[in-house]
Amino acid sequence: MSSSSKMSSSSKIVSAPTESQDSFEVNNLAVNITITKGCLRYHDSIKPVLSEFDMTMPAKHWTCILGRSGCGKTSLLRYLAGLLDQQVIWSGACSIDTNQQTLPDLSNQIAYMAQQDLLLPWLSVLDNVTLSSKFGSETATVNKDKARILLAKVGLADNANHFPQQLSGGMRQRVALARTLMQDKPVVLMDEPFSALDAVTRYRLQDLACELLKDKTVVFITHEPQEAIRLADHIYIMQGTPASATQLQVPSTPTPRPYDAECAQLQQGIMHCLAQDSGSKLGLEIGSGNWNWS
Ligand SMILES: Nc1ncnc2c1ncn2[C@@H]1O[C@H](COP(=O)(O)OP(=O)(O)OP(=O)(O)O)[C@@H](O)[C@H]1O
Repeated sequence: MSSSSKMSSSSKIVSAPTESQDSFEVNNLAVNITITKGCLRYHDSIKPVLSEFDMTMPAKHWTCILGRSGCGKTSLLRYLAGLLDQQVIWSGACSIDTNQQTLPDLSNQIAYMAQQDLLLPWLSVLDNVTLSSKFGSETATVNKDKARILLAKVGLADNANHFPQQLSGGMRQRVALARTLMQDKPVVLMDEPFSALDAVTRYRLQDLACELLKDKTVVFITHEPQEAIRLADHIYIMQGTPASATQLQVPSTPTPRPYDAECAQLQQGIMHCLAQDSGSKLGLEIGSGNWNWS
């Protein structure tokens, strides 16, 4: 399949939304994405980044991807977002369906939150958040009202008129999260969305994203096993060179998931897979027993 035929976003955080002015219209298209025997190679590389790559990303679920640095996680997300069309050769199947029909092109259905915040420096925080909805059906006033609510939720109510360069890295990441939530797309791709946040803010924004994106197909990358365990309905570890994907069994408890003994066991499993992969990359030998933190 060609890439164009695949799917070709010292402050106080406010609490969860209430029914009235805080409620959002939700784009409810349920999109399933399935990759089968995917192979992705950059034009200027001899070796593929991904090979024999199988992954299922079901609608209304969070699929989390972990893997050592450089294994190809961002490449996968950028491919799904349709951002690599000119740079890679793809083979294999990447099907997108909505339970009723197969969609030829989902480029319009995706919100992508990249590793870099990609905020436009000449626009205010508020204008950055509303930018992607400028051409939507709603009026500018409605969009600005929505954006202000989201900025309050990510703890930036007082920063709406600031410019990106006036914010810390974590604040910028929160603006990027608000912009992603603002887009209300059925598919949300997030590349380490909480990486720059302090522990408490991270925890609260995980909860917020979990709540506001519960009806979406969410694919997110993290280097934090506990974050994956807390938020994911499905976890994949990318391993090897070129990378393939291994799925791990996730507890059936609802997300955000409290940490329990089952989660601890899953964390051991994730660490073992990651250590095995990094170990083989570094020429180390990793035993098959439990992974120890020491
Ligand atoms: N535009 C490009 N052209 C050629 N090779 C690239 C390009 N972008 C990335 N790569 C290579 O593809 C491989 C995977 O990179 P990618 O950014 O997808 O890894 P990653 O798993 O997201 O890493 P990290 O966890 O460090 O963000 C790396 O070897 C990288 O050098």
